[in-house]
Amino acid sequence: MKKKLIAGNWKMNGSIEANDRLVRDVVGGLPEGGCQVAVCVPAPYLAQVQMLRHHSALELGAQDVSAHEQGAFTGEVSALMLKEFGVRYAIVGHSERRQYHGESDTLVAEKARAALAHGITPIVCLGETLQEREAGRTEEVVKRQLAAVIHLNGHCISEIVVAYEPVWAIGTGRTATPEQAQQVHAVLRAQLHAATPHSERVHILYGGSMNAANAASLLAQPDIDGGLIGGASLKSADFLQIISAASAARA
Ligand SMILES: O=C(CO)COP(=O)(O)O
Repeated sequence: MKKKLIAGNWKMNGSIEANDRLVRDVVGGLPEGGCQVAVCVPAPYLAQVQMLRHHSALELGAQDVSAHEQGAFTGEVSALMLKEFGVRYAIVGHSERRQYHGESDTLVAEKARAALAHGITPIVCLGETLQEREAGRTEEVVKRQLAAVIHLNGHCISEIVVAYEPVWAIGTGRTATPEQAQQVHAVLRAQLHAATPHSERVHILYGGSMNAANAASLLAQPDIDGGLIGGASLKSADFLQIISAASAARA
């Protein structure tokens, strides 16, 4: 049975000084034999966090990756470059990138493919807006977003991580109930199951105001294999409590 995965998404937060404290505290507090843990940090801090995590179970992640290999793509960071810093995961298709940078389902799938090509596990984010939920379109939206990645990545689809992040729950303090989240996770699991015999291998994370108080009940759901944590990953005590809940929960 696979262990749960807790990934922190620092977003555009941090400083050399704050990172040092945060990562040392997290590494120092990781439970022996606990769940899988990663932090997805801003690109300029990859080298720093790579050093700080050295010899620990904490994995390193990036928050985005270019769909291109190399060349004239100003501002982009390639999977090969990330790999040089020991990056294991790359978030792709976060709703903030879909919303503020106009990223399409196709581009997200291409980014996932670029990551996979270099042995980096893409954490593919998807989720509906409040308007879409209220219109009863949640299932249709998340299925379309996942289908784009399945379609492009075919046989290696069991190598991805999926993160269901309802847009209305991100940074709002308004979490999906465990039942609401489980319902969508089950839909995603069924879709993966139809695409690969190894769908059980895929971690499906929940993200959106997950915190120390609500983590255990979300993680108790059968198809919630971990969490993608924004705000609460910036406070070591909160992040460690979530890690401890995930380590105690059955995968
Ligand atoms: O967007 C998220 C993680 O990628 C969730 O952010 P919050 O945990 O701050 O709601």
